[in-house]
Amino acid sequence: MKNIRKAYGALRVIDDVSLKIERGVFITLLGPSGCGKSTLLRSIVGLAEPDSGEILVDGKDITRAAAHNRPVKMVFQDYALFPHMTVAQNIGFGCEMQGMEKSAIARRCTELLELIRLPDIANRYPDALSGGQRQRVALARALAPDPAALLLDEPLGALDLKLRQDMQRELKAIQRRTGKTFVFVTHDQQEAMSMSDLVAVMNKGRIEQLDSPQNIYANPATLFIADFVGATNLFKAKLEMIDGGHLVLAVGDARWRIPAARVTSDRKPVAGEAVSVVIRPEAFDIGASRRQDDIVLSGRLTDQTYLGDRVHLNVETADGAALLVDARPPVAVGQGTEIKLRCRPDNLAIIAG
Ligand SMILES: Nc1ncnc2c1ncn2[C@@H]1O[C@H](COP(=O)(O)OP(=O)(O)OP(=O)(O)O)[C@@H](O)[C@H]1O
Repeated sequence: MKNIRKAYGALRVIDDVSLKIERGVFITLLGPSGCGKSTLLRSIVGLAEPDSGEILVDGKDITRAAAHNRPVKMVFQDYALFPHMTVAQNIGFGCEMQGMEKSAIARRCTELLELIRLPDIANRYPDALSGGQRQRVALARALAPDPAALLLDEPLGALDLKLRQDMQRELKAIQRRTGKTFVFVTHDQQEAMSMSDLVAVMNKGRIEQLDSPQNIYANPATLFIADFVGATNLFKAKLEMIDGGHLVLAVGDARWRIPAARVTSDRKPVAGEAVSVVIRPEAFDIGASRRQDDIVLSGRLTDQTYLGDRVHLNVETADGAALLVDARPPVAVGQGTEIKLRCRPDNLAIIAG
């Protein structure tokens, strides 16, 4: 996609988005409701028309092509299976439209039913299938005509949590087995992180970061991403000086010395500028510092939630900031007690501004 723009009236829904997706990649467009991710997906499949920009598949410009002439297929949340057709007829529909021979369609249908691990349901009608089965049939139907890419708009949104998690694994496995390009849309960051090779985080019609799930989490490029993806402790600081490979930050009365490489925003801050420091809840260790360059905080434990393998702690610092700490049990401190927290300086991220 090159320089895609789309507005509805005064509302800029897609604001100059360019994105290159390599063949065989599982990429997710992630962002809050209304950020434009569905509109971007619908532009690829031909259900929304960009005001300007180009969409190319394998070098061929499809920006203005009719939806049915595009080499991509879409899977929707509500399955959109034809209720009066059997599973086999649903799966074969796209191939029939392409003029494929009957015997070849039957072979393709058997192959796809194997792929979705439902070999025995060819003659059932959609209303005799469970939600998860319908979604798998919808997937098989979209894959049947061998599209260049499969576009999936919140396809698991209607499923309950357990089934949703099963289907996440199933979808990822099907993507691996077929080697197809999957472009997935979700507002659920865990879903995006667990399934994708690449995540494009969208905000207000723009892609703010395109990266691996690991980098999106550990090296957020913007404050919006730090906040939207995962839980975050955010500190406002001032960049006092740059000392060789380190930044010296003034955080209240404390001075934190951080490797310059931990600046994760595209723009690098200059001395005197305000910066934000992101510390993830699991980056803290409990107890007094063992190393001189540790970042040390102290506060009062106000609440703790035991989760089996983890304990979530709420800690209030002397200046009233509420910190989230994700620790391994056992945590041998009682409610209301003063505790010390420490964090390695390379375990945080600095964002300019
Ligand atoms: N046909 C339309 N006419 C007018 N406004 C539209 C139309 N389609 C989408 N919008 C608006 O464009 C913005 C982006 O919509 P879009 O569906 O792309 O967002 P989204 O990120 O997919 O959100 P969600 O997760 O809620 O589906 C929203 O403010 C939406 O109301």
